[in-house]
Amino acid sequence: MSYIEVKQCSKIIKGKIILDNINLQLEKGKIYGFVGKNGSGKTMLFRAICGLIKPSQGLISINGEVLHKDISFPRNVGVIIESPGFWDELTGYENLELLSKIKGLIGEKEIRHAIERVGLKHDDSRIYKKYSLGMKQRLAIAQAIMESPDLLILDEPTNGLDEEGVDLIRKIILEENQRGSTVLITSHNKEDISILAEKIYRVIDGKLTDEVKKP
Ligand SMILES: Nc1ncnc2c1ncn2[C@@H]1O[C@H](COP(=O)(O)OP(=O)(O)OP(=O)(O)O)[C@@H](O)[C@H]1O
Repeated sequence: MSYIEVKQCSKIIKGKIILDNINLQLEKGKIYGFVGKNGSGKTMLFRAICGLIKPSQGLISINGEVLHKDISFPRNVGVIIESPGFWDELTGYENLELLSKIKGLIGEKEIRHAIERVGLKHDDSRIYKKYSLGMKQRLAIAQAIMESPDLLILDEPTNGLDEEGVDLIRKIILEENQRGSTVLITSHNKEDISILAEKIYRVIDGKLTDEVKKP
């Protein structure tokens, strides 16, 4: 049994086929890259795997548990998909602290560590609204990794980062993978995918097409 199984999955919104009969089997502990043009369906596929949208047809299971049946969301998942729901008037630390209370798995030490790991300061008094784009992205990554997830679903995690930030985030993704996390990543940065992913899939018009082998 694969860790993640997507079986004959389609998503149709207002008569438009967004995901078209996707079949996918992913193993635990690997890094998978997903590439494709704007609007091809990468984010929708990630949303479906996170349980954020329900496929119109087909099934998705994570570790043998079927989404929308056995579980609503994958257990112990860290996610970056588009703009995260941070609070504008809270600091970075306060944002993560509030979000950590949903599960109650971690405390001050882990939150501080996650913030420092992405190159931010845990005691920065600036509120989120005042963060730069790159700082916001770093905070999103800190939030995704802070609970040491088994599964990391990262949609464009290096978006808006400077060169040093890109290198740092790639290093963190590799460290998380070495810790045991399975990683699914999209990026328009070819280097991100070629450096990080062990296996690459291409999404074209909602179809998962031929697997592009790493050179
Ligand atoms: N909420 C929505 N309602 C209807 N259609 C949507 C919605 N969100 C996205 N779509 C459509 O779904 C298709 C796939 O979009 P998706 O965001 O998955 O693409 P993507 O591959 O992630 O693109 P990008 O590289 O630009 O991030 C697009 O045609 C888009 O217009």
